Amino acid sequence: MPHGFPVTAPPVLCVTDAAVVRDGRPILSEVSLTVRAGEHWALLGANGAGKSTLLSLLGAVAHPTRGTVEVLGHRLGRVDLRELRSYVGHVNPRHDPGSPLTVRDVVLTGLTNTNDRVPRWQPTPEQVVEADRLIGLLGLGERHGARWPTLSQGERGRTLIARALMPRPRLLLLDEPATGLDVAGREQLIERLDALQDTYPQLASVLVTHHLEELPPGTTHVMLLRDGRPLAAGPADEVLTSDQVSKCFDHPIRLTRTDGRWSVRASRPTARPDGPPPGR
Ligand SMILES: Nc1ncnc2c1ncn2[C@@H]1O[C@H](COP(=O)(O)OP(=O)(O)OP(=O)(O)O)[C@@H](O)[C@H]1O
Repeated sequence: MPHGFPVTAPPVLCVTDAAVVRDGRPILSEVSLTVRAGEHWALLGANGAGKSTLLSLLGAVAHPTRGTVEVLGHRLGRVDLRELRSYVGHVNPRHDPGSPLTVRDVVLTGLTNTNDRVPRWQPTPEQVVEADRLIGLLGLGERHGARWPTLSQGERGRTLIARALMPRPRLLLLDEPATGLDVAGREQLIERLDALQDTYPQLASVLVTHHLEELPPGTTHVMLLRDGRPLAAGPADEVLTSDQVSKCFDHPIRLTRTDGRWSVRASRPTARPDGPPPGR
């Protein structure tokens, strides 16, 4: 566990045997998951595996068809989802502020949980100071006055993380945060995500991706999803093996970890020294 958290750290998310059916089709089945304070989970799986659907349950955006989902100790179905959502930092890369807000204004909309500024709502001076602190934390200090349409994809992503942190959530959900980023943007994002662990040791996070290269080194736990079912879930080093990742993506994959980062290659059959080359 990072930062010396005991395994009994309070659960932030608790999913028990959840299923989601849409249009009569099972999208998720038999999903059980407990995420505790200080844990950093990754949800990995091929296109269509059900990652975003699971994230929508964790973010109190949708209800399970069967089973139970508890978010921050509240069971979905028994609480007002809108109110619960305001305590979860949800980073959606498709977020659109609606008008050309500055970085600072976008971050402040995290307090009203709206895309655009709320008419007549004014932040307190303390809230503006906090927004600027988060903007600095995400490496955007010099861009606080830049307007949304002028931001690079990477700057937008980091602005949205600062926005999500504004209401001091206990849970941060990140849906494919590195989509569309170039190498520098991706590396800056990963660096900032890892730095959050030191600043917010109690914060739990769940990050969705298809790409193992995008996992921050501080990822503590992983769930592999395949066809809407968990294939494996637990501590990252136990779950992320070449064998399990190959099963998850239905392709022979060789997984390596260097300096805390994972990378994958399609594995090729090795040539026999005394025989014909493979594939002949
Ligand atoms: N509202 C819906 N109605 C019907 N089918 C849906 C609905 N939402 C999702 N699906 C289907 O459920 C499956 C899982 O979708 P989901 O978006 O959760 O997968 P994903 O792992 O996030 O995929 P990707 O990596 O491509 O984003 C897909 O086959 C998708 O078409």
